[in-house]
Amino acid sequence: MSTSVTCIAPVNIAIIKYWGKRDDDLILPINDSISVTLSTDHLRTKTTITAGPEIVKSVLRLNGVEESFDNPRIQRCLQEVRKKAKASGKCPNPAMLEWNIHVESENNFPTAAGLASSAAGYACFVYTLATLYGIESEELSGIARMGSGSACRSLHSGYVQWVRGELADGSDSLAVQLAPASAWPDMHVLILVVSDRKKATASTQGMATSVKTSDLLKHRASVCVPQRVELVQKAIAERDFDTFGRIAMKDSNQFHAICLDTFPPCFYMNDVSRSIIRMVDQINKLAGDGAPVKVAYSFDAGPNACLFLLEKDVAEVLAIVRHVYPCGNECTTEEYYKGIPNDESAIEAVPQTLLESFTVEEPNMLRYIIHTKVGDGPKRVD
Ligand SMILES: Nc1ncnc2c1ncn2[C@@H]1O[C@H](COP(=O)(O)OP(=O)(O)OP(=O)(O)O)[C@@H](O)[C@H]1O
Ligand SMILES: C[C@@](O)(CCOP(=O)(O)OP(=O)(O)O)CC(=O)O
Repeated sequence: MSTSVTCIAPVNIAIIKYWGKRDDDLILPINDSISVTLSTDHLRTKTTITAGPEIVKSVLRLNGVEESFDNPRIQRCLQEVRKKAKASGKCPNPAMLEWNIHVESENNFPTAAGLASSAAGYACFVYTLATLYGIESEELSGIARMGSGSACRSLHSGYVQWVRGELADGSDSLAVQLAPASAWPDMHVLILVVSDRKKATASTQGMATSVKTSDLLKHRASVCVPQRVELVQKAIAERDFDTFGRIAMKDSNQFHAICLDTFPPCFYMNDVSRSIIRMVDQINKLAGDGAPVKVAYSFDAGPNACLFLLEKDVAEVLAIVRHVYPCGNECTTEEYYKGIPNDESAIEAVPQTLLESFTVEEPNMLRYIIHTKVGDGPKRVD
């Protein structure tokens, strides 16, 4: 008799980026990283795993297409969850640990486009499997890490740190929650989707070349990241958006500088990404040089921008984004804006004179915008 479990897991966006491994096999990072878990109301992976004695072959389907079940990262996570389930003695039916499984996984956002699909995907795989085997309350971040480094952070809600750890076996390289989503309720996130195409250089490959060839990466890991981690921890604890935003932008820029310092270089941002950086910079200068940051950008390994801002500034920033990046004749509002419904009257109240100080780009530069907030970790939904 087969048994089935369905769970969802969130995407996370790093404020202090993970870029570089000290152990490729165990996926151990060269530096700590800090991320924000995004709400599963708008971006999520949904995975159903069915185990049964009658299933003759294990199968993994991602967005409806069969993928190789022999993928070493999937195999590693499967073995580790089974090992933990055996050791815990909590599995309601230990025979099921030997059964083949069918995995059906779907992302409701672009896959492999620099929006952390591997993070949500592996976190969901590990959490769903653990739920099936009755061990969802055990520490799972060390297992998700072996699927994709950034996945360990998607097992927690809110603000999360992946502590790099010191041990050679990786047992202390785990994700811990710094603060729940509720600790900073007015934090909002706008994702400007520039492209939903698969990126040219996968993160795994890009960071391996960076470790081998970039001198800047060594300086970043040993000097910059330790200082930034302390500052961001404090900024989160004190809800100091100015520090949080400035470091987010500087760390994103430094990560892309490392990509350029890699040989051969990898390019993840494009002209639209750079135009978004200029727009954010102009917004932050509206209140004068040195005024607190209103909006901050962060780019993962792709051209898509993740903007962080406080609730009080959402209408103004959305009005500017809409003005600078008009959608073309064919696009409808439903296609262009996803997520939290907009407060149209507040957006329309933003003065035209302010909007006109920004240069308007060609229509259709952005595919769409997702408005979301900080959110919860994985959960069972069936
Ligand atoms: N739902 C899922 N289940 C299992 N594996 C997934 C899932 N979604 C994505 N993946 C795996 O992750 C790979 C994409 O990872 P990659 O790091 O290249 O991109 P990304 O995670 O979207 O971007 P980044 O991590 O740089 O922000 C996919 O090719 C697939 O192997
Ligand atoms: C730019 C990043 O998103 C890189 C994420 O890399 P992955 O976690 O996808 O890499 P692997 O561990 O090789 O699977 C930064 C971050 O999320 O910290």
